Amino acid sequence: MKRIAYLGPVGTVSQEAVRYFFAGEEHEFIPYKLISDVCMATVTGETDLSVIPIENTIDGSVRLHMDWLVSEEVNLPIQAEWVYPSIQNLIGHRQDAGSDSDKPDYSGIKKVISIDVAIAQCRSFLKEHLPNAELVYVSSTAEGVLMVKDHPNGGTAAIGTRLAAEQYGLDVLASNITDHDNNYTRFILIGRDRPALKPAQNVKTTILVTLPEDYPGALHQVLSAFAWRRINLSKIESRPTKLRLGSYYFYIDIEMSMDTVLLPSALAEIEAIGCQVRLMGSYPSYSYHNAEVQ
Ligand SMILES: O=C(O)C(=O)C[C@]1(C(=O)O)C=C[C@@H](O)C=C1
Repeated sequence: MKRIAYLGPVGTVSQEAVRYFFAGEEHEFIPYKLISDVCMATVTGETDLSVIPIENTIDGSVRLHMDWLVSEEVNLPIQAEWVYPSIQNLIGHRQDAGSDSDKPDYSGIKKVISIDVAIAQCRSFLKEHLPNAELVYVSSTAEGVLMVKDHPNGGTAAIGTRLAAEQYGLDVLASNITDHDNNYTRFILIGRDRPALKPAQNVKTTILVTLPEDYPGALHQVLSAFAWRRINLSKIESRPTKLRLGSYYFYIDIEMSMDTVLLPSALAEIEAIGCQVRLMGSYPSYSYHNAEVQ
């Protein structure tokens, strides 16, 4: 049995995702308020593993979470990744009981609370139905739902999961309000040791590359080290090192295991031209299978 940290409180998409990933297994799932707390729980040994939402179909990389993942303080290897749908709903206190209209009335809602990532996923719905509502940003979807629970006047709603609505005894005022139906989030599991996992469809390796200064064409050389070996990259993204303005590292996802001849030799070649390479992990990658959801 493992202790697994996730972004809480109870009712987040992270909680749904971790339940899905470890379905049928006996673990202790522990909610933490902030993603920094989620990461640090495993650093300090309070938990064995931490779950981090890292990328979303609509809003792209969750930059704050990525920055924690790569921070020197955290420095824990990626042990697995999986994909899970982010289904967002408008949650609040139903006010229109007794009205004969079929059309939902959101006019009483003056404030919408959620995490920035979820608000970004529901822009079209908000623009169409709640253009004047004040947007209030909190640290998770369920945190917003919990706040709405304390505002029974109906003027405040949250964007969050059905699980949170049930958990906190609120109504789903509008379901599935994301801009696109295929809204998925990529979650990663970090920790010192890999737990027993089911066989995966794919294996991935993630590295961080910092280019040498004053080396024109260095990025081209990095990419060609992969290209001529026909190694597929599924993501490349630059992020500031935070050390100086204009200094970046590249976060690269590679569709190959480190247990091969080709990939270690590509990384050695990249290091030979003066790049710094940090291995973030070589790990099983799971796609989403609807049938497995519990
Ligand atoms: O707030 C939550 O419910 C979370 O689990 C976090 C998070 C994220 O930050 O990416 C996870 C997935 C959803 O897309 C929205 C929010």
